[in-house]
Amino acid sequence: SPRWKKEDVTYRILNYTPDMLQADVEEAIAKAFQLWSSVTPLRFTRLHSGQADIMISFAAGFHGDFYSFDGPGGTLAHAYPPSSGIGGDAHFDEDENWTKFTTYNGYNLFLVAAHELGHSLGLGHSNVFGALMYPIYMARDTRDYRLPQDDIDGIQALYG
Ligand SMILES: CC(C)C[C@H](C(=O)NO)C(=O)N[C@@H](CC(=O)O)C(=O)NCc1ccccc1
Ligand SMILES: [Ca+2]
Ligand SMILES: [Zn+2]
Repeated sequence: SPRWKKEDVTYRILNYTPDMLQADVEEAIAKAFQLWSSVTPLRFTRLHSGQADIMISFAAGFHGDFYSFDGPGGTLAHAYPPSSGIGGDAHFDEDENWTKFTTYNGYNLFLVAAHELGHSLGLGHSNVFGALMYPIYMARDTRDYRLPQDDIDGIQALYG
């Protein structure tokens, strides 16, 4: 399966959801990257301009690729496996309510971003209930969230 052929991977936050403070968006994304860098040789650097490997954006409905978003609920986000161009990019559905909290009337951006970045690094979905890469979002306390073993095994099979 596709993987980045380098240890230094760049990312750029192209725009922000109005649902959260920009600093909270940046913190959620940085913490999501830290989950993966803590168990691999990968290093993530944020760029503020130009082309990054992983371009992160928020959009609703049609947003220029073949996978339009679907309004509130349903698909929350999607991300492309490693490659040039759109490869690695992660798109978040702006029709969702994004939050830094663990609430039941919104989606925790850190948790969804951590899942999407798994795809950006080359992981598919897991059939292990409770795994981060399990296909369905489950609200959980993210204050001291630890990467489940199935996801550690998956990413270390690619980059260990
Ligand atoms: C077929 C893809 C495009 C579905 C899409 C997804 O898996 N994105 O990575 C997605 O938004 N899945 C929903 C579930 C669904 O559409 O039925 C989801 O909750 N994904 C985000 C997620 C999943 C597990 C843990 C954390 C976040
Ligand atoms: Ca949606
Ligand atoms: Zn997914």
